[in-house]
Amino acid sequence: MTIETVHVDLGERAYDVRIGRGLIARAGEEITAFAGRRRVAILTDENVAALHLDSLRASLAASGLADAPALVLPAGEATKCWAQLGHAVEWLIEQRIERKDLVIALGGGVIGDLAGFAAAILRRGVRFVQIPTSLLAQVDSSVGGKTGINSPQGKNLIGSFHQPALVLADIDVLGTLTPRDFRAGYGEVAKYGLLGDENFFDWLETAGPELSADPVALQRAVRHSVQMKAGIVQRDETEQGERALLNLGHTFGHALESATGYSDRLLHGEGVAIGCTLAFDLSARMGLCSQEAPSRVAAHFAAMGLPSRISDIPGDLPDDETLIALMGQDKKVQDGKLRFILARGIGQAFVTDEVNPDLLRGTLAQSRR
Ligand SMILES: NC(=O)c1ccc[n+]([C@@H]2O[C@H](COP(=O)([O-])OP(=O)(O)OC[C@H]3O[C@@H](n4cnc5c(N)ncnc54)[C@H](O)[C@@H]3O)[C@@H](O)[C@H]2O)c1
Ligand SMILES: O=C(O)C(=O)C[C@@H](O)[C@H](O)[C@H](O)COP(=O)(O)O
Ligand SMILES: [Zn+2]
Repeated sequence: MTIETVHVDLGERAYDVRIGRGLIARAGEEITAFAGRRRVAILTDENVAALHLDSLRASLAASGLADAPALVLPAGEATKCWAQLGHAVEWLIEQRIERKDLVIALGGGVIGDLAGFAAAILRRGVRFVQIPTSLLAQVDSSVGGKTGINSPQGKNLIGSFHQPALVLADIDVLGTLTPRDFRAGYGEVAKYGLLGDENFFDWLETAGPELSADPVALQRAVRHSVQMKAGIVQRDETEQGERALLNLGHTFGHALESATGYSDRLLHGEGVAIGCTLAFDLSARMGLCSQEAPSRVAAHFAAMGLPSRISDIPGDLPDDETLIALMGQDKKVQDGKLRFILARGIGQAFVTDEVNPDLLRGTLAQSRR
């Protein structure tokens, strides 16, 4: 299987996403080919460090980057916080990482978002390389330049746009993910089909259940997702319009993540799966899409072992009015009005602020039962 390249054409911020097997073993070569032997510093988490840090360091050393200090952060969503951001930035300063050096994010979306934001604010901006190790990070978070941390009031409320200089998505490392983390990442893969490509969703309905065991199909799913994201980001880098489609399911999902305290009660990709199902349910209630569409979405998530209902989340949750208030912190809110990504069918998402509050309450109430 060859290494494939998706170019993200953003003018002076353009970069390549390299996708294929064995890319961590080639990372030194890939990085020095585009950046020479600038100094590097690695941010990672404890799970990924135990499995993949040595291979990355060996590869860097073989290309003359033997001095590659690493900061190993706790794993999990709670790491996307002020305290860990401060820790990471001060550590990078102590390592004397200069403006033209490189920060390497080795990990899932949590590490990628935090390291990207640290790189954005360190010395007013240093370059960073994403080496995404979770399915979610390979198909979504490593591409597009959204970086940041959570606040108690809401997801990703503190951050900046800072594009990576290079992305290396090594398909092989997905083999060490837990089944739950693999499935959660799959939530974002399905999102691409739901938001804009019914043929891709059709293919996923067949290929999805076997994806973790089929590297050819897996690489195809990663490449197709990255191509879709790159296309949208190229047309709308800072989410003035079309990019909001990538937020399908997130108004609901982010509120549920906040309500569960950014804990392992609900992983981001699981929240996206529930949120996508709710977005289709709301669309059907509003007469925008067929009644079959939400059932088809929920059936596919069930076949993949993903949750699709609020009642699938373990433990107590706040009431619907509190969830709606949490949605009020969403970054898509304009003039105090919620904006949702809804759909006219599978693959036909659009943005709207015209949502009947009673129908929204109906969607939430039904999903709790
Ligand atoms: N910036 C964006 O555009 C964007 C897009 C989507 C999601 N996100 C963010 O991404 C985060 C979720 O990312 P995630 O699902 O990757 O979570 P994560 O980074 O917490 O990774 C999930 C778990 O998998 C482990 N892990 C990662 N790679 C592994 C590997 N190869 N082998 C074994 N274990 C591995 C991690 O240690 C962690 O325990 C959320 O904070 C979400 O908001 C950002
Ligand atoms: O890249 C984007 O744009 C996305 O919306 C991708 C989402 O999957 C991702 O979770 C993103 O971080 C959400 O963005 P936010 O602006 O709602 O925080
Ligand atoms: Zn997401």
